[in-house]
Amino acid sequence: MTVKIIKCSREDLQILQEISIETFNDTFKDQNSPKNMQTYLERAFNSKQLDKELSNVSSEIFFIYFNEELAGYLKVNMNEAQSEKMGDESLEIERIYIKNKYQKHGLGKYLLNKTMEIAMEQNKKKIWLGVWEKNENAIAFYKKMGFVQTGAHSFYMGDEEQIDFIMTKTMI
Ligand SMILES: CC(=O)SCCNC(=O)CCNC(=O)[C@H](O)C(C)(C)COP(=O)(O)OP(=O)(O)OC[C@H]1O[C@@H](n2cnc3c(N)ncnc32)[C@H](O)[C@@H]1OP(=O)(O)O
Repeated sequence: MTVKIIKCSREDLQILQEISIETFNDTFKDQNSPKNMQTYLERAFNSKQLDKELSNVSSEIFFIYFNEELAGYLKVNMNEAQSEKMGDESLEIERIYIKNKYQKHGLGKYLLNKTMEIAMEQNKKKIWLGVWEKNENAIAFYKKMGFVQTGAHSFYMGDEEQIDFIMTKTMI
C-alpha cells in the first residue's frame, strides 16, 4: 500500500468541491433533513467560498491518496482563519474526511500525524477541533488520537442549531 499526502492549490478547487460534498453527504445525510443538508452544502462548498479558503495563507488543505486514488482530505486553520478565537498558539483541524471505502485503513491517523507535524513546525501549543456531539465515530477516533473534550459551541446545519464538542490535544 502507498499513501501520499499532497497540499492543495487553487487549481484543485473542483476536486476539493467534489470530495467535500461526497464525504459530507455520506457522513451526515442519515441524521439530517435533505433541506438542511442542501443549505449547508451550498453555503460551505460553493466555488467562491472554497476559492477563498484555498487562497487564505492561514489555512492549509491536503489530499490523501491511497494507492494513487484520492481517499480523503484535511483542512487546518491557523491564526485568524480559526473558526473560534483560540489565539496564535493554537491550530484548528477544521476537517478530516475520509471516503467511506477507505475508512479504518489508518488514513485518518496519517492526516492527524500530518497535522502534528505542521503544529510542531509552527511551534503551536495546542490542536483543537469542533465535532458534532452525535458524530460518535469521529469522537471515538479523536479520543483514540489523544484529544479530550474541553468545551462546546453552537453550529448551524441549515436552520437547526446543533452542538459541537470542542476537543483539544496539547503538544508536548
Ligand atoms: C473536525 C472534523 O473534521 S469532525 C468530522 C470528522 N470526519 C467525519 O466524521 C467524516 C467521516 N469519518 C471519517 O472520515 C473517518 O472515519 C475518521 C476521520 C473519523 C477516522 O479516520 P479513519 O481513517 O477511519 O481512522 P483510522 O483508521 O486512521 O484510525 C486511527 C485509530 O483510531 C481508531 N478508530 C477509528 N475510528 C474509531 C471508532 N469509531 N471507534 C474507536 N476507535 C476508532 C482506529 O482503531 C485506529 O486505532 P489504532 O491507532 O490503535 O490502530
